[in-house]
Amino acid sequence: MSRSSTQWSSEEKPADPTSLLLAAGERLIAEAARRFPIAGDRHDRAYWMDAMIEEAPVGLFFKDRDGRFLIANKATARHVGCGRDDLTGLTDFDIFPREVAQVLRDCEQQIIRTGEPALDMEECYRDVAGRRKWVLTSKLPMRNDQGEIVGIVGIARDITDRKRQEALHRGQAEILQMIARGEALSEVFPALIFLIEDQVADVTGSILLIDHDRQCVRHASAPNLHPDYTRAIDGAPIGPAVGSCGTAAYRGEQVLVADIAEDPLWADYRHLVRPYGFRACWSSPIRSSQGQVLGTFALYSRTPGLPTPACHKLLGVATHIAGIAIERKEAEDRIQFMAHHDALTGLPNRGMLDERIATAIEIADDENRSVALAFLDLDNFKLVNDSLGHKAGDTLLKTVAARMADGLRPGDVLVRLGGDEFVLIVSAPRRNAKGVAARLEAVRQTIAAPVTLEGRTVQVSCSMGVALYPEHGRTPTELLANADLAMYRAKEIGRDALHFFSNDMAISAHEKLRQQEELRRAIACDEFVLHYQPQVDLRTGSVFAVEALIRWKHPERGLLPPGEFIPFAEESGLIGQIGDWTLRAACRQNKAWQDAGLPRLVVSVNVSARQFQEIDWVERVRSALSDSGLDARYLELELTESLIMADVQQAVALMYRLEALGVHLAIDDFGTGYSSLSALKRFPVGRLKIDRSFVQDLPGDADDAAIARAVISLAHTLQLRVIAEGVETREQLEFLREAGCNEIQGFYIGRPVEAAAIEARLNEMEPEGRWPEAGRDRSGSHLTLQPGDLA
Ligand SMILES: Nc1nc2c(ncn2[C@@H]2O[C@@H]3COP(=O)(O)O[C@H]4[C@@H](O)[C@H](n5cnc6c(=O)[nH]c(N)nc65)O[C@@H]4COP(=O)(O)O[C@H]3[C@H]2O)c(=O)[nH]1
Repeated sequence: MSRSSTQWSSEEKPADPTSLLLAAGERLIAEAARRFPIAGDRHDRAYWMDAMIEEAPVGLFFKDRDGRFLIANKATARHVGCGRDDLTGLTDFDIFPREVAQVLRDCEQQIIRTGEPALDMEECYRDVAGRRKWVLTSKLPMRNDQGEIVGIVGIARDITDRKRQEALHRGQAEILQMIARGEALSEVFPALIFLIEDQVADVTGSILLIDHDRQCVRHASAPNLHPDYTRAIDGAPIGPAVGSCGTAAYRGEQVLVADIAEDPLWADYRHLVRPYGFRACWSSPIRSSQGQVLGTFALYSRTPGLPTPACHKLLGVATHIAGIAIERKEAEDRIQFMAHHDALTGLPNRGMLDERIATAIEIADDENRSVALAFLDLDNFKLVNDSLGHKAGDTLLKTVAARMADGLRPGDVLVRLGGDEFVLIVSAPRRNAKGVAARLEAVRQTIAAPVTLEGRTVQVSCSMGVALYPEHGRTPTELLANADLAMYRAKEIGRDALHFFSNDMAISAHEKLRQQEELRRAIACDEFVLHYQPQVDLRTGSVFAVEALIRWKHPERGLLPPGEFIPFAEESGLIGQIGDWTLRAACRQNKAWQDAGLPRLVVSVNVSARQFQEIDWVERVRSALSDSGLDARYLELELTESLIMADVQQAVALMYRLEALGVHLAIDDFGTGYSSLSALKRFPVGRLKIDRSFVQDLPGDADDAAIARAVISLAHTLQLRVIAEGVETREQLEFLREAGCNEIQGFYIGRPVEAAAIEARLNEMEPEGRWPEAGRDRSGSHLTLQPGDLA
């Protein structure tokens, strides 16, 4: 009995237990006398008192001042559990270990010294069988007639069951908290087993889990079973006669083996358990909330027999908690997997990439090897997606991913970055780029094998960029960026290729970054300006429109033509902002000209493919018009053939929405793309622009002449107007006029000039709208402009 486990009740002091006991005794005697009239000599107070004390369910005892039991009833002997019914004459030193007895003695001596009772102490000790016992004890001083303390009277109640229940509830709560905190099963399971073992004497717990293939059980936790035994049963099959656990997992029901030595279920396994002395094994299946068997919880006992009802109940508690823990872990694993893997292909995703590269680098350092990082992108994946649908696109990605994964060697990693981009990390001997190239070429070949999608056989190639560790980069970020650059180079040189990174790529990448910064600054500092080039109606000679052409007033390099920055702006995505600026500036300028009373013209604005793909593009046009106050019919948008053909369906839909705003649409650079006639019919465009490349060699080049005539005739068949750009000579103009071309634009009429210059010319325009000098030949019948007349 330890002092430290003694808890003194605090505020409320119960009525003196001794007087309560005596009063109860009096009542018992009176009641007994009333019910059983007994002969006078036995109807004696002392006899009934003895009987009552002896049979009372609580421990009652009286000790002298030296701590010697003078009276101790049966219950006291049971609590103490020393195997003797009569404790008379013994002291605690005869019963308990010395240190326990000393604590008890100290407490009693204090009562004798002070005369103060010690009430409701919770005392914990182990009985002679080693079982833990809890008793609630009160001890009071016993006085003689003179009021002198002659000993101690004690009352003790066994509260072991209550304490066990409390410990069980506390333990359960703690384990559930561990589960909620996401602690590993290797922590949760032993805690659960200890909790159950603490509740039942002479049992040893074990948890086995069903393997992934559901064919066998795997050792999960058994902190008090011998490791040799757990090793021996690890991987035991699930079957109709595989000890208690394999059978419980097989049947999906509890298997209680009372005697391992006799039970046929243990025929093949009893030799394994014999050395450890276990005789009984009670196993319960652990189930998921859906009822699936996840494993078993078993209790081994060295005593043959079946579990007590309390132990049975505990098995239920244990399997329930184990089930929660396993399910929670599985859910967490699933979440982890989903967070780090791509749902479509099951491959690790971008989130895992840096870590995987870093690991590959570490291993390469240890083994003095190299790492090849291949960035790959399927060629024309978008085409498959657009033409055969997203389902086919998904199937293609899954097929390609599976083919690549099949070819992986131990230590290789394949990651899907998203879309049709993958990264392959492979280990390679140092300075063996050839070997790496051969391996990666083989991967490219597997990707290129035919795939059947929606009943059609498709072959996709891929572009691959490779960076090697350590020569092309020492960190995951560097390697990735360089492999990416190399991949872009592979695309640039015609796709379906493998390209290794080289340092000149990095230089151009840095250059690009610098240019991007410069362009950003240009947008912020408003360094752009629009020049306008007139467009003339060949029949009337009047200027009816101007094309807005952007220039960059570069602080150091002077006025830059669009060819020097528009392609880069497209590539970097900055074209969106630049295009908005152009659109707004052109609308504003045209409105300003109109407000100044100048002849009403259409302003024609170039639209880039990236701009056109922006989801709110139509809205942006609407807001440019409404903010400037320009009527939509004075705005024309020039779309290129290739822009439209990239996604015809979407382009046509957008064109109709733009047409609904009231703006004009034209196809720029006509003849350079691949517009099919049938598609052209569906476009709500007003005119076609013959590309400058077909005009420059007119009229001498027979092919160009034929093309120009064909375009003009085609346009007229479709009831479209045709404008030829790049007209520089009178011969070109004459040819086009003869061929029936409606309008022209070119240096012959006028170069692109600043708004003020256009304004001046417009002011000079003749009442019928003719451009000064233009359309007025010296004989007055047709155009006789000289090159540069207007520039
Ligand atoms: N040799 C010769 N050239 C002539 C003649 N007449 C016009 N040009 C040039 O031809 C280009 C016509 O514009 P484009 O085909 O739309 O081709 C434009 C257009 O595609 C693009 N661009 C210009 N401004 C913008 C803009 O604001 N946004 C977008 N997205 N692209 C623009 O840049 C291209 C080049 O523009 P610029 O350098 O201004 O070049 C202009 C113009 O100066 C001629 O008689 N002879």
